[in-house]
Amino acid sequence: TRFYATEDPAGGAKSRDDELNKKQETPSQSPKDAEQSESSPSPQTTPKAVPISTGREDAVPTFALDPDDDSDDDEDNLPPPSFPALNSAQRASGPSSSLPAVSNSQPSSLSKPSLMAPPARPASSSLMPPPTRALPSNLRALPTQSASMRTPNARGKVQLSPGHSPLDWANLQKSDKDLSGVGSLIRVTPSMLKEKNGRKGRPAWSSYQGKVYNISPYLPYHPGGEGELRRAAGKNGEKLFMEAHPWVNWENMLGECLVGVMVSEEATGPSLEDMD
Ligand code: HEM
Repeated sequence: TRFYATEDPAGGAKSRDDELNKKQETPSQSPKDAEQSESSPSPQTTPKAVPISTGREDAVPTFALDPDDDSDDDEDNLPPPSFPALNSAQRASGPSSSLPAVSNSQPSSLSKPSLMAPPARPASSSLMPPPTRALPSNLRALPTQSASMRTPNARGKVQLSPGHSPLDWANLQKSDKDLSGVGSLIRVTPSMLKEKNGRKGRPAWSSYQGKVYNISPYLPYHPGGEGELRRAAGKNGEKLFMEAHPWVNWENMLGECLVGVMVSEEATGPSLEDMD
């Protein structure tokens, strides 16, 4: 399909016919004039747009009117039509709805207005603030720096020596070994408990919910380290235990280490088994 720059091709054809007729009527016309009038039906009224060479192949082709250019155009060199029509509603609605317009400006300045502006940066007020470092109330703080420096990971677990895994401890509890060190359950006064602090070759006892346990055999099996466990020696270990791992079942872990029950300082007498 070929398009013509003139809005009325029929008029152009008519004009060409007129020229031909004129040529026949004036045989004395010079060859140059005849050639010009034959291929340029109305050079004064329909200036042609010619492509502008931008040097960039990816650039949108643009055209410019050059009023001084009176060179001859054959049909193959005719520029594309003005679409939408110059007086159309599309063109009137704004530059974005029309094809590249006829212009004599350079491509760089032509193409810029048709580009969308980059999206605006979102307003800072619409952004959520970064999460605070405050701990949720249902979580405990991580171990302190001193604890984590002594232990190889963030949770404070230590590398247990070979043969001291949790499974090894479970097997030891199932064995017939006396892990309590007392033979039978006894009454333990606060002063007795305080003395069994694991120092100077003495056993380490710790109380939990009114019961006293010998924690000495468990020391090398404690995943949190021997030193941490020793902090509970010779006293009530409930608070430290619950701060470290409330999910651990003390009574299951140390069931075979039960020494006896806490009694007041004055309550002395026969062993608990003899009381029945
Ligand atoms: C006395 C009875 C105790 C028992 C039976 C016991 C048992 C355990 C067990 C089973 C774990 C492993 C927990 C897991 O893997 O989730 C553990 C870890 C640990 N325990 Fe104990 N523990 C005792 C006392 C203590 C005390 C008194 C402290 C601190 C003063 C302590 C500090 C830790 C730490 C820091 C860890 C490693 C971190 C963790 O696993 O959360 N434990 N303990």
